[in-house]
Amino acid sequence: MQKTAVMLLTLLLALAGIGLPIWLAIEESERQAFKAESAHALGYARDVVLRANETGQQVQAAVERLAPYTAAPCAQASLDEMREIDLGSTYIQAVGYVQGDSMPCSSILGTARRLDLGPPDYVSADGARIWRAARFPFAPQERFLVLQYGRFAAILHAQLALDTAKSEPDVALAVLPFDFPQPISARGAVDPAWLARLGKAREAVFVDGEQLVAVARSDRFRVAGVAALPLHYVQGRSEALAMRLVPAGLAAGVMLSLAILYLARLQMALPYAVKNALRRHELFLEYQPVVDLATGAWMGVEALVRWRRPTGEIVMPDLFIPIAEQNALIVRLTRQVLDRVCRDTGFYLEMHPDFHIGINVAPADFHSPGFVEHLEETLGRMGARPSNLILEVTERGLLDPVVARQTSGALRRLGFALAIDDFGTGYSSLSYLESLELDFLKIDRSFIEAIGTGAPTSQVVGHIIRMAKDLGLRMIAEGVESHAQADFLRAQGVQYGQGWLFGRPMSFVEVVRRMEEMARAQPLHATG
Ligand SMILES: Nc1nc2c(ncn2[C@@H]2O[C@H](COP(=O)(O)O[C@H]3[C@@H](O)[C@H](n4cnc5c(=O)[nH]c(N)nc54)O[C@@H]3COP(=O)(O)O)[C@@H](O)[C@H]2O)c(=O)[nH]1
Repeated sequence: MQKTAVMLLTLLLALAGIGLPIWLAIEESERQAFKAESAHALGYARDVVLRANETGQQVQAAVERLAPYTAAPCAQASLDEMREIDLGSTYIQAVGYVQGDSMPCSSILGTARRLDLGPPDYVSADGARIWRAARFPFAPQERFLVLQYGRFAAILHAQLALDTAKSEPDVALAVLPFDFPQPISARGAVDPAWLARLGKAREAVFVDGEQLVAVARSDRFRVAGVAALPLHYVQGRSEALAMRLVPAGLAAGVMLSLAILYLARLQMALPYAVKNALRRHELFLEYQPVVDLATGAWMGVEALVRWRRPTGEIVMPDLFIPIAEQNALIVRLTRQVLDRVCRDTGFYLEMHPDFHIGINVAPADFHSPGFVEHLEETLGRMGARPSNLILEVTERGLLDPVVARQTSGALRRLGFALAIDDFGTGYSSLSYLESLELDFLKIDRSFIEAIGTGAPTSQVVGHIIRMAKDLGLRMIAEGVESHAQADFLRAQGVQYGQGWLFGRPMSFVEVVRRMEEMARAQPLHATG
């Protein structure tokens, strides 16, 4: 049932693994399409405002050139100047003198005909009079924009500023004035209310109904250029992008799902692999020295199990001990570890009765019937004494007070030493520990790491040391990596240390070689 649930969960994860990158690809396509079309619309709005600026500037320049003729605005000299302006300008169709609401003379008709303008549509804040759709007899089908500054005016094609985006006729364009609620010129449907969305900004892009709208403010005149693209532009681009991104997302999703399935299979297969490792005797041991902090002598070692897979890969215990514990394999594993310790160290222990081997004992071992007998039998084979072994059990292994008292008592009576491992990471109380028969307390690496760092846990090591002293326990500090830590611990009365400062885990052959080397060096050291 549990396995089915795990398989279902894995399958769901694998499906999510495919779905998630596809969803991300679609989201990304939409995001990129919106960004690109916003830039597209803004490009048109900027173009419109640029043309409006240039037109306005040309009109202002023309009017300034005509200013000297104000006294006789329709005289030949003035008309000649008007014609020159007309011919030399790209945006201006004609210029003329304005009197009231008509033009008595102009570059296009001279004084031959007065052009009637009617009242202007509006007067801007800077005093320009503006006619947005004037009609003239010289081109009756067309509508013209007339801009008057002072006494003279320019006649312009109404659509001139919008002469952009020709290949995209469904793009709406406009020049919107800030002083009048209608466009000066427009192509397609535009809403003058869009100007309000600009606020104090120079440019803005937003969606309004079915349109993507860009507005760009002129820095010369009180107008803004507007471009509005139909939203299907965004959808079209998004679909085109999705055609490229979704297959990539799909490929990534399939890879991710395959990786999830592979890891899940591996995870489900791990208990079998650990079982096989035990059957094929693929476990081996390394030994890390435990050092007397006062003398530097090695008082013993801790046996640490490793798994060499048939591929040669070495697997560390953090990965497979929990699997062995969860799958009722740990008791078998501990027995193999004991057998291995027996083969590796038996010969040495026979000759060195004071040397200690620390062995990790799992909670299940502690509760397993026959555990004590198996230990005795193993020691017998080793030719060693019970005092050669330190059984390291975590606080978790001592949770059941009845079993903990019984087993610890039986082991102590036989002469085994007992250590509480990783101390400080569990919840043992002082009174509970007092009721057990223990020899050593191993201070967890996390508290040693904190020494001298000022971290909140840096104070805890002092409390642990006081507690161990109150209980009459000898202490082994785990994970000592620096001289400063070792000095601190020594000063606090901690007797033993274990850690990379003294030696990494190594083969027992290497342990013996190093011990002999130190023994040889000691007399020299003493005399020198
Ligand atoms: N039930 C069993 N548990 C076992 C057995 N063998 C090991 N273990 C437990 O696995 C955990 C990881 O062990 P390992 O990867 O071997 O790491 C040990 C040391 O290498 C490491 N260490 C020692 N000194 C230092 C140091 O200075 N710095 C540093 N970063 N790491 C260091 O600490 C581990 C020893 O921990 P402990 O046992 O708590 O003393 C670990 O929990 C083992 O207990 C087994 O046979 N059975």
